[in-house]
Amino acid sequence: MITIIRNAKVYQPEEAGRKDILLIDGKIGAVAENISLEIKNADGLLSEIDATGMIAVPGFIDSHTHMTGGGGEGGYRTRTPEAVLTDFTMAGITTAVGCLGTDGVTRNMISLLAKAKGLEEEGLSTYIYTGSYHVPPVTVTGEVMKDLLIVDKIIGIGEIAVSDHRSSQPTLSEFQRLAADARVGGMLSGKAGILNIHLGDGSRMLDLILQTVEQTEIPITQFLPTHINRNRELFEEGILYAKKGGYIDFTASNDPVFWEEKYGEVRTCTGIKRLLDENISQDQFTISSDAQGSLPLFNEKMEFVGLGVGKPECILKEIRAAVLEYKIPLEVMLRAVTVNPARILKLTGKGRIEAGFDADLCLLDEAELILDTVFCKGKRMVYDGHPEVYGTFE
Ligand SMILES: CC(C)C[C@H](NC(=O)C[C@H](N)C(=O)O)C(=O)O
Ligand SMILES: [Zn+2]
Ligand SMILES: [Zn+2]
Repeated sequence: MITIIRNAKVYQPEEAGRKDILLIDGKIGAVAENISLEIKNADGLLSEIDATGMIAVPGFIDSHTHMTGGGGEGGYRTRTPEAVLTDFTMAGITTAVGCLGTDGVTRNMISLLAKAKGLEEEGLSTYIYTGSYHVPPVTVTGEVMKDLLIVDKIIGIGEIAVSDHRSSQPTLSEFQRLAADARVGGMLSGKAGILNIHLGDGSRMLDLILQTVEQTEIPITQFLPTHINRNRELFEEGILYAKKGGYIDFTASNDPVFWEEKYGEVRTCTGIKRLLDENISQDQFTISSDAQGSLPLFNEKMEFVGLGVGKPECILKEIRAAVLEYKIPLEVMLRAVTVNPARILKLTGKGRIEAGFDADLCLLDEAELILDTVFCKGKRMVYDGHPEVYGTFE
């Protein structure tokens, strides 16, 4: 199938004006004005979309999702459900990275890998981290480096929990060994070998990463700490950390006002505005959804009092609020879910609307940023705001 998208205002993520976009063989063939194509006796092969009044943006890369389900902090009934295909595509997400969390026992690497492969069969691009909260990490092969070398979808380790009453309380040397294995495993396999680090509410915050960077030769860019905005003290540390050249990942929220007011979270928009005020580079932060992860609440005595579930659409909601309410440039928000995760996680061919890249893109109405169309590797998954492709059991 060959598709020409006509007259869209293109954000590559940088703004490129009104262009046509040619999609061919799952790739972006060209981004240019007035593309014309002469195809002989191949009727039904070419489709055209009039994107007047719409913007085209690269498909979102969600660098932290519990696609096979997570949770469990309140006992068996709180194990959260797995994601289905349209959870992602209807949120503009065309690439999802899966991880395990608190529960690395009833959830395991084989089921996570199978889930990622299932979503890939249905049209999404997927990758996974090996491990869970726990150190030593659960793996597929028994070893982190071997996982990176022989399981194509494994791009790093995560989400490793630190500064959290639910973490395995890793020692500095355990943490340093993990970072070393991820880094070298990544080198040998040509992958990022990133460590996606879960930051809890504990007072030790980013200490294990900072001590590792100070005491070893491992660069700060080996780490992608997430939930940086979960409370104000941590976010302030996150700013100092970013000033040292580190990457930080915001967890978008489905009810940002509630979490900001009731639990002192720093709303993603608020945080990004602050980073811009602090002149922190737009290349250093990402936004992820924690989709299907549990959002548990604990009281002062650390007793479980309830939980929500992360939802992928929180990313697009935050982008919309950023542009329409916080007056943050669309390109800044797009970088956080396209070229930044693509570069940090070494996802080649992802994250840009540019010839040669995978044909992962979204069309949104220009005024309200409402999602209209989503392509995954050239396959139209959402059209006119409705799924055209459903997950197998949807
Ligand atoms: C950032 C906060 C709000 C949510 C965060 N979620 C996870 O880490 C995933 C969850 N534990 C799971 O295993 O499914 C948390 O629990 O602290
Ligand atoms: Zn987490
Ligand atoms: Zn998580």
